[in-house]
Amino acid sequence: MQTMKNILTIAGSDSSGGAGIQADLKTFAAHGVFGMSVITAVTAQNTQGVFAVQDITADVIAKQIEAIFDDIPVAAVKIGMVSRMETIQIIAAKLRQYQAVNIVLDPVMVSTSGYHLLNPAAQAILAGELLPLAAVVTPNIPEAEVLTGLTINNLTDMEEAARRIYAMGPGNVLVKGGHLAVDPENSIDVLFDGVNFHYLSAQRIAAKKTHGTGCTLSAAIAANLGKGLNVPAAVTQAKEYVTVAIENALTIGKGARPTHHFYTLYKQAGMI
Ligand SMILES: Nc1ncnc2c1ncn2[C@@H]1O[C@H](COP(=O)(O)OP(=O)(O)O)[C@@H](O)[C@H]1O
Ligand SMILES: Cc1ncc(COP(=O)(O)O)c(N)n1
Repeated sequence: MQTMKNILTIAGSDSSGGAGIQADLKTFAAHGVFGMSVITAVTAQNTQGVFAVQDITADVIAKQIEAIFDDIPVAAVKIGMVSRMETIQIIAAKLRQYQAVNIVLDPVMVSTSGYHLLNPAAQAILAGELLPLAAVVTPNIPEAEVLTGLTINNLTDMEEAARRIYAMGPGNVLVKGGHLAVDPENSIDVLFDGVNFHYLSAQRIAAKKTHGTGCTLSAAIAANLGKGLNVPAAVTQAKEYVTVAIENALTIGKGARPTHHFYTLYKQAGMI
């Protein structure tokens, strides 16, 4: 009997385990869903930076997607690092072919460490091909600025950006406020469903740089949608999850700290 939902991440590999595919699969595991992956690129990365990227060919990306959808029901899909034009085009074509549902798009552009994970020339293709497929798109402030051409300094700007991105075709837009200290006390994300705005606020954690926060949040939204939650509930619970993961971020290297995906579970099990 099927007891778990199967959730797919289409993203890049982070060798240091803090972001990308590795963050997504840990997030899925923490949500009690069965995680699957289509790898778009392999990065040589650690807590201090990204040192090399090997893109996976469009043909092998297509084959990974086919291998999954031809065999396994997919309850939700998270899309992260898509690197270049050929990658975006094949993902969009295959997700349309299989009529994939509950797609969460994290429009990853530049890593926390400053490396371009999306070829800037492919930004418009990402917007044109993937945004219309997404049930939820989760830009951070710099990504929302690239997508809209706006400069975002406050909540009103975030709302305007959400409206403009919504007009590009996704079902819902979540503009994340991690990069914007509008309120130094809180990290506020703005969710727009085309009619109403919802504001998701969490106490801002003043800590050393964290990474993998956006990956963790979008993977948690996908897991929650796959489990049958509606968008506001999926996003609200994912925000609570990422806040705990950031609060308990781990010091594993000399640079940015990865989020702790299992803090609550380990605590409950008496492991920490
Ligand atoms: N210092 C912080 N304290 C609390 N929440 C944060 C902090 N930084 C980011 N977040 C939250 O983490 C999530 C990811 O946001 P953000 O860091 O902006 O995205 P990205 O990782 O894509 O740059 C959002 O829900 C955001 O509000
Ligand atoms: C493979 C991969 N995907 C996504 C990110 C973005 O994560 P962050 O912005 O936290 O560095 C990353 N660094 N690496």
